Amino acid sequence: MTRFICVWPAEICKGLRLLASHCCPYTLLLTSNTCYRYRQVDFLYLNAGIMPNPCINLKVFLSGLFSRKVIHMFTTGEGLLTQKDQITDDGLQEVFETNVFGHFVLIRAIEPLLCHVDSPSQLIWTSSSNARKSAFSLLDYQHIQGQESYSSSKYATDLLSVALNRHFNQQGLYSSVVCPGLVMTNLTYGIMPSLLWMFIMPIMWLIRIFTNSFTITPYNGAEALLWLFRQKPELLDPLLKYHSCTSGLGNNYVESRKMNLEEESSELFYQKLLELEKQTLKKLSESEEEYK
Ligand SMILES: NC(=O)C1=CN([C@@H]2O[C@H](COP(=O)(O)OP(=O)(O)OC[C@H]3O[C@@H](n4cnc5c(N)ncnc54)[C@H](OP(=O)(O)O)[C@@H]3O)[C@@H](O)[C@H]2O)C=CC1
Ligand SMILES: CC(C)CCC[C@@H](C)[C@H]1CC[C@H]2C3=CC[C@H]4[C@H](C)C(=O)CC[C@]4(C)[C@H]3CC[C@]12C
Repeated sequence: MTRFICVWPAEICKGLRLLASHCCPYTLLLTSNTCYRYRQVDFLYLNAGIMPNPCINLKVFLSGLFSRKVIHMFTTGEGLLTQKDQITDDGLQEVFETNVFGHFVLIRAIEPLLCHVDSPSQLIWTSSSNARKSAFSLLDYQHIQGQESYSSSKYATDLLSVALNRHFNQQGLYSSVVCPGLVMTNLTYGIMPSLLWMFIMPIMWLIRIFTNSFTITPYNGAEALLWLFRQKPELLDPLLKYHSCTSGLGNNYVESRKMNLEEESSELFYQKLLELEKQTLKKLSESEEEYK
């Protein structure tokens, strides 16, 4: 059976030029005009994400290397990276808009295609083990003030997924979050040049013996995404994150880990997103009026 995924028009906001990459082979990409010809979107992989201008904190890296938290450091990259964010034409923080808000507006826009009580649909978010509660604040959910916008946006993703489950499960829509592990992609080549990654690759194979999160290839990283495709969404725990793992011998498997979040915070964040969506759409229609 063909599965449908939508690409929403870029004009709504920059973060909505979604999903064109890394889709499973049976994905059909649709434009907004053709979207409503179809009755249902079965799976929506919310994968687009950025980490602009990453900078490694060498001091944290070196002290982490000789501490008991070294495995945790390699698994999550906690505190190792800072980013420089910027404001988009929509007046929002770029990382928040791309990694979280753009996806949210898309889901809201195609809600009727996602909500079918008789046959459930699945939202599958590419989150990260880099998501960190202390990097996120409900008072600064766009992360205007800090320098860890990526960690913050991934924590926001986790909160949003939990809230979506609470609001939409009864209407046949289920949401899950995944961490693909450390994968060599344009995102990681932005952290260090590809030549340097190539140079340290033997060390990474070695580290893989101690941590299962160095999946390294997109094929390995997609394990949890594929695993979720085969699950009955009604049976999944909304508070779990599904991690793609690769063993020292190169075998792939999926591990689920409980997320460090409270349901009340997820609800408060959801309400804030609804408010922001209202404001953004109002602004857009006002500027459209001005053009006419
Ligand atoms: N690589 C890793 O180690 C990890 C990655 N992740 C997550 O995996 C996801 C995929 O990242 P990855 O493949 O590694 O990185 P890439 O940079 O290779 O891919 C990012 C993708 O997001 C798309 N994208 C970026 N900005 C926008 C935008 N404004 N609108 C629409 N699409 C956009 C890009 O499209 P285009 O090419 O057209 O610009 C690209 O296809 C991200 O959410 C990332 O946070 C999570 C954990 C680890
Ligand atoms: C000897 C080497 C392996 C030294 C590399 C040091 C750092 C550059 C990297 C160590 C751990 C890496 C990361 C871990 C988690 C990733 C996370 C899941 C994600 O979503 C984005 C990328 C990571 C933060 C990644 C980034 C590079 C490291 C910090």
